[in-house]
Amino acid sequence: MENAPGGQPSPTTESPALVSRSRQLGDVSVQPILEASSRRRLSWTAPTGPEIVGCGVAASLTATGPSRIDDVREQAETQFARLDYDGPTVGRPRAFGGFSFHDQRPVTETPNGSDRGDSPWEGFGPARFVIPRVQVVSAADETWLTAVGSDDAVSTELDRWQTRLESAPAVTSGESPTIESQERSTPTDAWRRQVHRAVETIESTELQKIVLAQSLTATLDGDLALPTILTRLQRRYPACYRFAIDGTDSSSFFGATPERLIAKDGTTFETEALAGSVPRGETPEAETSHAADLRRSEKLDAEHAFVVDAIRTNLTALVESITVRPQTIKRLATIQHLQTPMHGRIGANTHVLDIVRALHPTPAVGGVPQTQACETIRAIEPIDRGWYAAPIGWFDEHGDGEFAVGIRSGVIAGETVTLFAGNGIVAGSDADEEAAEIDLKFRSILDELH
Ligand SMILES: C=C(O[C@@H]1C=C(C(=O)O)C=C[C@H]1O)C(=O)O
Repeated sequence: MENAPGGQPSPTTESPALVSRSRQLGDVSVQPILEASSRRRLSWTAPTGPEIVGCGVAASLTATGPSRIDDVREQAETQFARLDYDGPTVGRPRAFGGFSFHDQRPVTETPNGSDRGDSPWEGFGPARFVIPRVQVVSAADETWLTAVGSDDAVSTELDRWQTRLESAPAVTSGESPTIESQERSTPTDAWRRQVHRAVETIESTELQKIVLAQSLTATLDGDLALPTILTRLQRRYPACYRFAIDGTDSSSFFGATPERLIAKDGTTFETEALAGSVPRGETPEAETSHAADLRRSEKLDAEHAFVVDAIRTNLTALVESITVRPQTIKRLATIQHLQTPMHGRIGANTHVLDIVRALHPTPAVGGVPQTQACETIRAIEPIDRGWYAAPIGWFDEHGDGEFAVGIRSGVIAGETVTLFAGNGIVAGSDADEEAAEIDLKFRSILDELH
């Protein structure tokens, strides 16, 4: 570093403002990170790994409006350029966060523009990512602790967290509160009117599909700790992305989503269409019979095809090749879905956020055509979607990363949990059948709360 007149080192633009170092750990418990209250915790586990937890804020990236995805990408480039990382790829620093579903309305306002004082989305914002101060990545039998901070603080931080993690008890699924009351955002009559209005719009305009959602607020008789809910979701949904990210000191968005939006690693990517639902059924015979209905139904096939087509069309200009694999069925605890995996090759310089921008919202959570569907959702839905059904995930310095669609999810704030669920509406949809599917989707998380 150069010395300024007077002998003081002068900051130069080249000098890294942040350093990041990693250390390999043995078998440790991540409980202290998940219990780091008011430290902006995050947890991310993909079905095929890795398992990542973090806390603290080394750098924060926020943006608003229609260019929010590009703005986050630009801010990240500046932050990663300032960051000097010395360590293995597995432990590299990453930016974690998410976007709101809509790019236009601030997430704390209601459809008519008035303030929603009780919004669970306070603190989340239209786009918010953090590069955490402390990150623990467990992948393929290796665990790496990474700290990000100023040069003189990082090794102390590594020592401190290594001691804490090595001496902590294993993550446990603690006390079970019971659900005292439940309140739906959308009573049956209002839901029927919404679906009716959506179907009418589909019959009389260009709109072909729209996903309408509801929220359900559950009041518990005690706190539900984040490690507890994450442990339960891990047991029940090993084939889903389990995630949690703090919005404020006292609220977290969490869930177990079956839906991958995009995973990009170097020159390869993976994505999928997931849409079209039937119940799982109470017996093996019922499950098989529902699955047969799922494969036979022209309506569900059309709902699903919208998603496959939109993903393929929207990726064409960005990717070098795309392969659409045969359709399968994804079976979850309460529900089963049509799933079409897709993968392909992509330029190494294409950022995962470019793909997120091209895909979100797919017709699995928005509709067809996209813009009209989003406008109709804002006009019809009485809830603030916030980050529900929106991209949530991480990316690194090279633009690699992974994003899931934030469904089967909710916000937990003390004893209040607000869950979200939606369903695709097409011509001929029946409001009561759609409501039954939404109930199954609520249940996927509700059943794990108590
Ligand atoms: C919108 C949700 O799920 C989406 C809608 C589906 C459908 O309409 O069949 C199925 C899976 C998801 O793509 C949700 O879970 O809230």
